[in-house]
Amino acid sequence: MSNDNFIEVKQLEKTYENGYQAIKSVSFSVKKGDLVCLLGPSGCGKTTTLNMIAGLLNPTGGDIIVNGKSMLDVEPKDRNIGYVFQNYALYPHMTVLQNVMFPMTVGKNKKSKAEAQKIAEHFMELTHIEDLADQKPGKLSGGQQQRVAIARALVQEPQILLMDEPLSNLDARLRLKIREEIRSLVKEVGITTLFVTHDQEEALSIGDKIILFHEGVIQQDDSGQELYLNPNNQFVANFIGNPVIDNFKVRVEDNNIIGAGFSFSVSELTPSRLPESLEDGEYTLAIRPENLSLDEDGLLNCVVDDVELIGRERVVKFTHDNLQERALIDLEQDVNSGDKISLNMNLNRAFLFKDNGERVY
Ligand SMILES: Nc1ncnc2c1ncn2[C@@H]1O[C@H](COP(=O)(O)OP(=O)(O)OP(=O)(O)O)[C@@H](O)[C@H]1O
Repeated sequence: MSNDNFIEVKQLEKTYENGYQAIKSVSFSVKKGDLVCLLGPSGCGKTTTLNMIAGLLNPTGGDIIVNGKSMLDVEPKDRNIGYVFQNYALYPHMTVLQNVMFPMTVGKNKKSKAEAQKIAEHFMELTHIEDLADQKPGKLSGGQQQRVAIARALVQEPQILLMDEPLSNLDARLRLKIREEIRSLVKEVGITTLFVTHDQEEALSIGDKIILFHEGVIQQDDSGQELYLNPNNQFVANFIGNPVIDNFKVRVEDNNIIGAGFSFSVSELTPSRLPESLEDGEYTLAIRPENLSLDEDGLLNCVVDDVELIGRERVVKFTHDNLQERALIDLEQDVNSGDKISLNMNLNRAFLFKDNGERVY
């Protein structure tokens, strides 16, 4: 085992009793001390994967190896894993201090009361809840309750921390604050962490890397930047990015790329990114909104439907070929609803996908 594959998930599969295959041969590894996000839409298999790592679900195929040892025959309680759930799962009749101390008062890792309290107080300080020690969970805000759940998961000094949508019950502002706190906390403690989320922005902001799932299959396992700039397929390109990527239906014919109301030669694409031969046929030309720019003599002529201000930029929305598309335009450039505009495409930053989602450019 090297530190590069502290956790190794190998050809993991899960078919539920009703015959539904939720996980289809999933393999990935996690470096020691990394915070890795499992990202994907609802139902893609994130929680199923996490639960198999925790030992709450048995895989129907494959292996989970932690620190060089297969976990398949290891009882959940012996896996030395901390688990933080979306709904906190705190004991309502216990105080914050008692909740955090609880894992050290039962089982084979039972500690003396004085020692348990000392450890609990250390983690309560790290999670900024030391002043809430005597409160009951029902009196706390969502953010405070989640901090208690995190402190409680950390007191046993687990080798892995699993977090399943830990921020989804919090309001938008608190989510931003607590996700930063979680990242600095897990880095300070140095614990290897798997963090499940369906929110790409959350994953991009905190993950050392992101494993993007769709229908029980890993679509890409990479840094956030690679997912954004170099997506493996159309699903990844569409899932990552806000505003979402623009998709234009095109046809490749005789070395020309022809869309609704625009066309250009294949030679305008970056040769090193093209396959040896680009077959004629139907494709999607995908381009991120920041790679469209106003240009008097641009490729695309359209009428602005709506303009939305986001910070220093404007999202200019327009309809093209019956699809809503977007361009991200500098605030200084005056564009308003109803304006006729012409846009150029930075084709070096565009992608071409086949109908099956496979990327060819
Ligand atoms: N016990 C079960 N029996 C049958 N199918 C199940 C069972 N549990 C989950 N599934 C299905 O397996 C798929 C993956 O579920 P899972 O909870 O892992 O998804 P997820 O990515 O975590 O989604 P969410 O974010 O909605 O929790 C879903 O289609 C779900 O309906």
